[in-house]
Amino acid sequence: MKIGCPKEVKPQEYRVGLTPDAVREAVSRGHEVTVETGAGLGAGFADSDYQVAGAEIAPDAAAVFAAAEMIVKVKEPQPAERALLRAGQVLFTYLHLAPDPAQTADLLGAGVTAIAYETVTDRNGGLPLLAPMSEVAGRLAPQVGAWTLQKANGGRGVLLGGVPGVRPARVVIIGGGVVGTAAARVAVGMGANVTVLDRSVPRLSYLDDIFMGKLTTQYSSAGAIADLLPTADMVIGAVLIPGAAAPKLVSRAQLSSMLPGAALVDVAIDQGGCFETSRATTHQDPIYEVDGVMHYCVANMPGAVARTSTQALGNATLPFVLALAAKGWRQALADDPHLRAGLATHAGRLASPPVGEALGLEAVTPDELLAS
Ligand SMILES: NC(=O)C1=CN([C@@H]2O[C@H](COP(=O)(O)OP(=O)(O)OC[C@H]3O[C@@H](n4cnc5c(N)ncnc54)[C@H](O)[C@@H]3O)[C@@H](O)[C@H]2O)C=CC1
Ligand SMILES: CC(=O)C(=O)O
Ligand SMILES: [Mg+2]
Repeated sequence: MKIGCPKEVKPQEYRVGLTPDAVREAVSRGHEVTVETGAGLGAGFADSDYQVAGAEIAPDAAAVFAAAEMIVKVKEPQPAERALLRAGQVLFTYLHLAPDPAQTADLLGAGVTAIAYETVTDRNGGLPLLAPMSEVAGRLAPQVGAWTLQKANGGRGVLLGGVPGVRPARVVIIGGGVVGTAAARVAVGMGANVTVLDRSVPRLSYLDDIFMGKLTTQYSSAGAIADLLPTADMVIGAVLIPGAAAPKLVSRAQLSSMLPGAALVDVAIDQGGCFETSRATTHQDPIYEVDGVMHYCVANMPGAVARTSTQALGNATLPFVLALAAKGWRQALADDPHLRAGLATHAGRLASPPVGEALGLEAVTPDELLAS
């Protein structure tokens, strides 16, 4: 198969969809790979690394999209990239369609077969292509929240770990999945006083076991969140209902109950955000203030540590890239229900009921689409 990997164009997005190692694996199986010039530079991979691995280097995105039967990327395609997609082509990348009607319309209009990393599943009920980036974003969340809490950035001037004689910051993490657990690990490590909320009691039990008293777990309810907000220095939003728009768990009215200069870090912003006042920001201009509360809402946090993130994402995507390339999308999805769960659009049809519900569009399940 002809595989294409363009340079990411989202602001300050330095990750790349294929590593030179992944290219080598694909080429050794007889596939042709075209990489846009400079695509890997932000992650520390030169064009020559890709050439040694067997890739062709193309001068621009248009050449990559024109040559490829399958495009492998990181971020959801931006408008200029969407204009280059076509029917019959496979797009394998993060999509986050539920909060993004414009992108959904463009993918349906292009007729492209789009497979979303974030809804591919595994046999343990996990999301194996989201998890590596959630591990990264979760670890980054207390770090960026600590920075947001600094006075010069508009924060309340509280050090996460405190010092002897002065209590540490109170960090509330809503959602104890991959992001929430990684965030808890770092926040606990930095010496903060951490509370994690989740709606899954088994998950809270797991966290209670692994952290052995170093954090508090609490069942997530509107009342529990309302009780914790007035004393929180930092609140990290880390909830997910796979494929769906994030539920709004903190309203604008509740901000007035919070400490002035407290930090809200909304990691769930890529699914629309779990605070009513969240709007996506970029690494260039990551924070803003609403009613005295600082918000950090960068939708591509792992792009900040592009080399680590590219390698972690590449490890997870490679088996799926190779299966899609070897078998074609239809057979690869027929053979693997977990990859099938990633199908989002094909030939102008939406294959994700949660996205259909969020955007008021007709949708079928991936199984139904494949059967038709
Ligand atoms: N901003 C960024 O750069 C990145 C954002 N993310 C996003 O972070 C979010 C979390 O991802 P993961 O941790 O991998 O998901 P996950 O599925 O591992 O965990 C989500 C957790 O949220 C819990 N949850 C659902 N509704 C809840 C509620 N009302 N209250 C409390 N907990 C609730 C679930 O029980 C689950 O334990 C996703 O939206 C994901 O796309 C992930 C990576 C990077
Ligand atoms: C998960 C995601 O959207 C990201 O890593 O940017
Ligand atoms: Mg994102």
